[in-house]
Amino acid sequence: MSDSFQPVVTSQTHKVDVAGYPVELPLVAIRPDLAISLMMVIDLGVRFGAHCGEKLKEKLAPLQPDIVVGAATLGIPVAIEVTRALGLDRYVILQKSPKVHLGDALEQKITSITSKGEQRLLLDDRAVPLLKGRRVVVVDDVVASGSSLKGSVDLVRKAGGEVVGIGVILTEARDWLETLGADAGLVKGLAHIPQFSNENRRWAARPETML
Ligand SMILES: Nc1ncnc2[nH]cnc12
Repeated sequence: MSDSFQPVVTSQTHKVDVAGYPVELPLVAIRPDLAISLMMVIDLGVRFGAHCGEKLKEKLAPLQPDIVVGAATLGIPVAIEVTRALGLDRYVILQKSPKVHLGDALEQKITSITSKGEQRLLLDDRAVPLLKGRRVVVVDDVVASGSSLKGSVDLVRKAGGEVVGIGVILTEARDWLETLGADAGLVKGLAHIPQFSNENRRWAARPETML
């Protein structure tokens, strides 16, 4: 994101059917020529969270995962809901900043279209035994650039886990297909959102960002 441009919440919205649950997302301009339909999963209520957990479970359970991994911040509610729906207990959260309780951590650099600058993901080395030799599904709220999910997948593999699937509520545009490469085939999403460009003062879906 450029430092000089402040994101602007527009008056337009984008409707999307998330596996049978309709939501209307605000369009937010993140650059003068680019808007995204922003899904803040933590603002959509517990019914939506539970619905997504259940629908992702239907897609991920056949992969017979042992454990779920999610990246801070908005991957956390998704990891909890998917873990609960799968009937599992433990899950592993990858943090973005060092926490007092973290031991030594494995680290991976990432970038994000909704946050400034470079970030990193940290895996507490005490969580490694939960992943080593295990069948792991990695989850997140939205995959857009793919950077955060790629970082998560790489960290799980560093820890010796086998990534058997990737679950997201929304896929957005197409950049993630290139970032994830062969791992893009592991992605199970509940719905797709395009990105928008400004045409005659209206934001319109860019055809190249449809799936
Ligand atoms: N549309 C979106 N909503 C929420 N988080 C996002 N991260 C990237 N794209 C996003």
